[in-house]
Amino acid sequence: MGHNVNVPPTLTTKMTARNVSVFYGPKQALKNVSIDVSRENVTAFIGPSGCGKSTFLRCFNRMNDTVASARVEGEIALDGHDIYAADMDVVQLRARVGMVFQKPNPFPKSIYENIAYGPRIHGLARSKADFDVIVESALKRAGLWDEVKDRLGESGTAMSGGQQQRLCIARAIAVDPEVILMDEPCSALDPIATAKIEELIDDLRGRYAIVIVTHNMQQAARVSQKTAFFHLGTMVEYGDTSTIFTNPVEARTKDYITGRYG
Ligand SMILES: Nc1ncnc2c1ncn2[C@@H]1O[C@H](COP(=O)(O)OP(=O)(O)OP(=O)(O)O)[C@@H](O)[C@H]1O
Repeated sequence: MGHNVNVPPTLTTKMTARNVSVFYGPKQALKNVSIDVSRENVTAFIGPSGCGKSTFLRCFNRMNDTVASARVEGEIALDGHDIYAADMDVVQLRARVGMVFQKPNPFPKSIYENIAYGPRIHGLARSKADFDVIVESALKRAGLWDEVKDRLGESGTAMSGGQQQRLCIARAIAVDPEVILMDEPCSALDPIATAKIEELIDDLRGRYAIVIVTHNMQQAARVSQKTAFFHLGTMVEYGDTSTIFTNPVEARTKDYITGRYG
């Protein structure tokens, strides 16, 4: 453990990472990264391909547990509690810290069932009426209700890519998460669908802590208030998005945002 493990979280801190390193077998993909993720902001992780953005994101809900060769060192806490502690229920953790992936991955089930599935396994509802309320409110929050309210029985996989991604966001929302992790959520979408997801992220800001990995610097500038720039497995700089994009401290950040590499 590093020297700054006991930094007290500020009032708005939702998750903290302290001296986090990740190895895939002998290869170190992430080196000693520390960050605070706040409740009310969208935080963007940017940097060139292979710099460790996704690897770091996946530490926040222990998604790296699913990779046999991966080993995580350091500490990650949610509301001050170590999520790697032996008594942490990983299924519960992934409901509290939801994830949206690069490629929309709805279940091959109805739109309704895509949303109802999580609340059912987590025991959040019993009656049909309760499920109806959850499904409607999650779809409304994800900006999808008006488009799908008359075809809730149709398959989630029959929708457009952008609708599928909003369905996946609605599915994450349905279990009432505190944090939503998004790993390049627009990379498979066209510009119009991308704009809708960006609007949605802005609508969700404040209700959930949101962390988004993106290749697209304009997207980071549009949707986030905090930005972390990664390079070769290290976090080079972290700060207000406006500062990172207009007046970064580090030369490597400046070179990246001005397009000199990446
Ligand atoms: N499952 C894995 N097994 C072995 N190495 C991996 C695995 N996943 C990622 N890596 C390696 O770890 C490093 C960081 O990868 P990661 O996917 O986190 O980067 P990234 O910044 O998200 O890149 P991209 O933008 O291309 O997705 C890379 O060198 C990558 O090859």
